[in-house]
Amino acid sequence: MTSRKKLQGLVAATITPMTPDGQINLPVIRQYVDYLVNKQTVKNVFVNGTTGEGLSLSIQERKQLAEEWVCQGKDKLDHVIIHVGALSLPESQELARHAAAIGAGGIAVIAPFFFKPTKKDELVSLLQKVTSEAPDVPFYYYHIPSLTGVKIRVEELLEGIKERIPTFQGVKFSDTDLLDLAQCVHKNEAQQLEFLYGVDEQLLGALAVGANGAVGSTYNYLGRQTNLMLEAFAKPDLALARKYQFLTGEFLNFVIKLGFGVAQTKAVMTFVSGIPMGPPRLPLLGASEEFIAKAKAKLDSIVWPDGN
Ligand SMILES: CC(=O)N[C@@H]([C@@H](O)[C@H](O)[C@H](O)CO)[C@@H](O)CC(=O)C(=O)O
Repeated sequence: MTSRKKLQGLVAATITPMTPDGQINLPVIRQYVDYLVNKQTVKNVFVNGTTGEGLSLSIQERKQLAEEWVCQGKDKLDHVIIHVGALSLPESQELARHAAAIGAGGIAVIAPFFFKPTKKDELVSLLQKVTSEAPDVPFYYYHIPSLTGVKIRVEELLEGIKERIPTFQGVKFSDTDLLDLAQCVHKNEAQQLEFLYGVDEQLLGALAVGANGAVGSTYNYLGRQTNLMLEAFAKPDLALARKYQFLTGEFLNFVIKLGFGVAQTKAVMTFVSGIPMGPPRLPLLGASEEFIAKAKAKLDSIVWPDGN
């Protein structure tokens, strides 16, 4: 593996832009990259994950999106991580080979969630088969038990994983179990692993136990404010950091009560950025006009500590 800039800070879990008739909308990605970098100060992306509806896309669509993000991100983004997890091992391997061939900065793999691994060994064996198809590409395990139902603790998974998967680089940790995250950090201090937290509304707690950064949907449209939170935390100015977390939490708390998921994220990103994200793919249904009006009013009402 060639030497690389450490992945830290914010990573936008990219939305997959779609046309009104539900096709992936590749031409929008160039503008999307510029928006993330210039308006949200976010220079890393995680493509084809949950927010990107990766598991609802065809293999061909996933490859096209991966290529477009790598191409448009060249010289603008620091890291383009491609999620290559799938229910079928050969498909996942094909996506891993493809990510390596196009020069992705990293790959991530979710646990299969139909036939679920119940033991660490089953999961590591699968991850090993996928990652060996991209032997020079840093690999992140994508832990999101609320969606996969795979509850193998990451602390346990990490024991000995580097011996079996030399490309293992870290974890995209999308779970509220901060004890598990803290033990991962604590037990792996000697290794240069990266722990990227994925529950945006409680990122500050994860930073306190040692997360290096975060992957999330809200960094598409609240990246600037969350980066100010990271700066305040690093200073440290915890009172200011808390203020940012409270305010992003106020917005998320509000929309979660209305019903918030990928479809609503697409709508919020559309009205904040002005870039058309289009509808979600079935079985998801688009956000209602009522949701959009309420979410917009809420976001507009928030006064951020920097006055913007
Ligand atoms: C369940 C879910 O979608 N979680 C999001 C969060 O960013 C989430 O949208 C946010 O914390 C608001 O609840 C991310 O962890 C998902 C993610 O990073 C991805 O798109 O792969």
